[in-house]
Amino acid sequence: MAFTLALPVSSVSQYVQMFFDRLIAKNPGENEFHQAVKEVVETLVPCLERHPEYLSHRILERITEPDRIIQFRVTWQDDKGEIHVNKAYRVEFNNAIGPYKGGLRLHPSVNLGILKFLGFEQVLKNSLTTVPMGGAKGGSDFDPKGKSDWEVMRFCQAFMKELYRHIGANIDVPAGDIGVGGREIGYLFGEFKKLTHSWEGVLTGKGLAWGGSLIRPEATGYGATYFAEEMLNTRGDSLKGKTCAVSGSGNVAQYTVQKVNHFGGKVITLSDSNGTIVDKNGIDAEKLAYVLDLKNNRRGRIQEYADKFKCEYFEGMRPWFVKCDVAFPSATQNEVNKEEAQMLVDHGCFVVSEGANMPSTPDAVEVFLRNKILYGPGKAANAGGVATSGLEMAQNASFSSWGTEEVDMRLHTIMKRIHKTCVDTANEYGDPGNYVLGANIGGFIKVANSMIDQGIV
Ligand SMILES: NC(=O)C1=CN([C@@H]2O[C@H](COP(=O)(O)OP(=O)(O)OC[C@H]3O[C@@H](n4cnc5c(N)ncnc54)[C@H](O)[C@@H]3O)[C@@H](O)[C@H]2O)C=CC1
Ligand SMILES: O=C(O)CCC(=O)C(=O)O
Repeated sequence: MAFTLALPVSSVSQYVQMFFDRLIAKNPGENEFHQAVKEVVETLVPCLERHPEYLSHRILERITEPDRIIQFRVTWQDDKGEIHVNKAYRVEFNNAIGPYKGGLRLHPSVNLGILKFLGFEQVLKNSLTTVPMGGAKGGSDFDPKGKSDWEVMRFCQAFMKELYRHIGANIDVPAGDIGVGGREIGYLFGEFKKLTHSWEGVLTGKGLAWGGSLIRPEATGYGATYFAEEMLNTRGDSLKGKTCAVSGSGNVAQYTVQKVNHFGGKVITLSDSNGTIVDKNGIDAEKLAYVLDLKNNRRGRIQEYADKFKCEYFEGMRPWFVKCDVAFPSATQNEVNKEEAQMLVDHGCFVVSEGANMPSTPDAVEVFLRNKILYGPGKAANAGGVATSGLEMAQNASFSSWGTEEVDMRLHTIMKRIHKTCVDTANEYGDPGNYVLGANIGGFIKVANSMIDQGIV
C-alpha cells in the first residue's frame, strides 16, 4: 500500500511528534501512559523511516488505543460488615498475536493511566517472548495492606463477579502483579469456576496442584537475572562476585536474590514502600527464607529484617545510594530518578536489569544510555514472568505438566532469545548496545506486521 499521509509532514520525526501531541490531547492526565508511549515512539523513528507502511496503516494510532477498556465497580464487605466500593478495570490492549495476557494489580495508586501504560508495555513485551500472547492489564485501587485473608477473599470474589464475563483461556488470561500473588489467584480462580461451571486455564500463577506451572513464581526474578548475565557475557563478564542492589521485597525481588546467589553474586539491599535494608554481608539462602516468610505469610515490613539480622535500615529511602556493580529495580514504576541513576553510575554500577515495569524515569534512562552502561529495560528484562505464564497456558491446553528443569530450561532459552533480539535489532538499526531501541523495535515489528496482515480492524 502506498505511503499516503493525510498530514503535511516532511519527516517521520515530525509525524511522530504530531502523533504524540494528539495522544496527549486525547488522553489527558494519563502521565505514565504518555511516558511509556513517548519512550517507544521516539525509538521507533528509524524503523518507521524504513517501513512507511506502518504509518500509512496508522499502526501508531491503532497500537496505542486499547481494543477495549472494561471499567467496573467492586462492592465488598469487611470483617465488621462495613461496605466498601472500589474502582476496577481490565484494559484489553491488543490481541493481534494471541489472547490478551497480563497481570492484575491491587494497589491504592491504580488508575486508568497506570493500567494503560502497563497494558501498552505488555503488548511489546509479550511479542518479545516469542510466545503467542497479546497484551492486557487490569486491577483495582483496593489496598490489600492490613486486610485479613477473609477480606481479600471477599474482594477477589466480588472482582471476579464482573470480570468473568470478559475473560477465557483463549480470550484474555490475567495473572498476578503488585498485590496479587498465589493467594489472590486462588480466590479469583475459585470464583471463576463457580460462576462459569468450567475448569479452564483462565488465570496463570495458579497453585501447582490445580494447574499452575513449576517456576512461574520464580520466573520474573530468574528471568531478570538471566538477562543481566547475558548482558554481562557480551563484555566477557558474569554475575560471579558482583555486588547487587535489589529494590522491593515482593515476588520479583525475592527470586532475583535467589538467582543472583545461584550465579555467585551478592545482594546487599531490599526495600519496601517504607524504607531500605542494607546488609553488607549479603542476603544468603537462610535470610531469603526469612524474607519469604515475612512478606508472603506474615505480611510484615522489611524493617523487621534489619532488627533480626542486625543490619542497617534507612527509613523512607530507596536503595540507589549504595555502591554496587549491578542494580535490579524490582518494586514499581519511576522508582529510579535522574539523581539516583547518576549516583548509581558514579558509584560504579555498570549493569541495570529492570525487574519492575518502567522503574526508571526518562531522564534516568538517559543517564544510563549516555554512560553506555548495560541497561536492560523492563519490557525485555522482566519478560520471563509472562513468558512462563505462556508456558503455563501451553501445559493447561495440552493437559500436561512439565518438570522444573524443563520449564527453567525453556525460560532460560527464551531470555537468551529476547536478549539476542535486542542486540541484533540495535545493531541492525545502527545503535549497538542500545537495548531500549532493540526491545522497542524488536517487539513492535511483529505486532505491526500482524495487524497489517489482519486488515483494518
Ligand atoms: N509478578 C510478576 O510476574 C511481574 C511483575 N512485574 C513488575 O515487577 C514489579 C514488582 O511486582 P511484584 O514483585 O510482582 O509485586 P509484589 O506485590 O510481590 O511486590 C511489590 C514490591 O514493591 C514494593 N512497592 C510497591 N509499591 C511501592 C512504592 N510505591 N514504593 C516503594 N516500593 C513499592 C512493595 O513493598 C513490594 O516489596 C512491578 O513493577 C510489576 O509490575 C513485571 C513482570 C512480571
Ligand atoms: O504473567 C502474566 O501474565 C503477567 C505478567 C505481568 O503482569 C507483567 O509482565 O508485567
